[in-house]
Amino acid sequence: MPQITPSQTVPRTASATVISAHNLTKTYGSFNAVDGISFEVPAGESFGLLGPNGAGKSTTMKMIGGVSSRTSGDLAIMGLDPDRYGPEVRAHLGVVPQQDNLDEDLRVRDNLLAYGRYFGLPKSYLGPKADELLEFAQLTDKAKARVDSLSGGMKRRLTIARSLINDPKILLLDEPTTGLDPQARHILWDRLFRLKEAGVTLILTTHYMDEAEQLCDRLVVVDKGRIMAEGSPAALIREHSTREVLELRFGSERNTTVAGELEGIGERLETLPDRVLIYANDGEAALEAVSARGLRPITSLVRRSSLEDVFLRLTGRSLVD
Ligand SMILES: Nc1ncnc2c1ncn2[C@@H]1O[C@H](COP(=O)(O)OP(=O)(O)OP(=O)(O)O)[C@@H](O)[C@H]1O
Repeated sequence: MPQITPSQTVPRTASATVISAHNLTKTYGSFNAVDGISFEVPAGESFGLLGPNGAGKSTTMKMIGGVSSRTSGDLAIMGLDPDRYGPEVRAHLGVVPQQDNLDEDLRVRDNLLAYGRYFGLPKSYLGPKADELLEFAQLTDKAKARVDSLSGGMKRRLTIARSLINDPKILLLDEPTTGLDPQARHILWDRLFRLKEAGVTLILTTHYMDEAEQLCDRLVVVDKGRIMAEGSPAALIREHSTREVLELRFGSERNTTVAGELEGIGERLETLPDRVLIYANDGEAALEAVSARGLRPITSLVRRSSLEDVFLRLTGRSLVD
């Protein structure tokens, strides 16, 4: 990781493609976990793979990281095929796996040193680098702590610090905040913003729509190994949803039977087991129309459209089942 201070941030330029995937496929037996996906990521971009469990996100990350070979298609990381040039590709990458795999027997700082030695980095570099990374991860006061005494958020930050030991140009983050509480997530997002500012290309998977909206310049929505849509969060929402959504809860039985009585209100209606969604550019006006028909939901909420709505529109399913 470069020193993260404002004076040293690297300006982002429209520059070279650092990851290029074309028809990328991974098959287990007769099952296509990744089914012919194509995308390109320019240097400095924060690029996301958004999809539910089992969509093929981790499998894609493992192929990019050179730890799982592809079945077919083309893949280049910094112009190199990870299946042929694994060590060279990995030298450019920092990897934050879905599950923290820190060495619980070592203290916090020693985890960084041990990982750096694995990369063959010299002692003279590693000491100062470990201190810089601890500061970056807000773990300086935990340098001598045992890993098993850290909170989930701290462990995640240590894993990120560790992934930066070799100053990677590209950081792969597989579900970086799954299982963290909201405060820990926000601290982590802040660290990722700083890396982005410093010019690191971020590739992340998530099934959290808010994480995708916050962190990604651009993303692909994936489902069952395929790309359903691609674009910036704002563009995807504009293209696939209305400005606002009216969420109504009528009670479990009624939710599924009320649709006919709501017909014509808003642009589109989705019926879910626990609620009815009315897609409308003016949610309040839609709510007034509901009341005018004498319908009395138990709760009503007007909110802006999100990537969750995009996913629902594209797949007919909810992101978080
Ligand atoms: N080694 C494997 N052998 C067989 N099937 C696998 C293997 N690894 C993954 N799969 C299957 O491939 C599909 C995609 O898995 P993957 O882990 O890439 O999904 P994901 O989008 O990352 O979801 P999650 O968030 O649950 O990790 C799943 O159906 C999974 O069961």
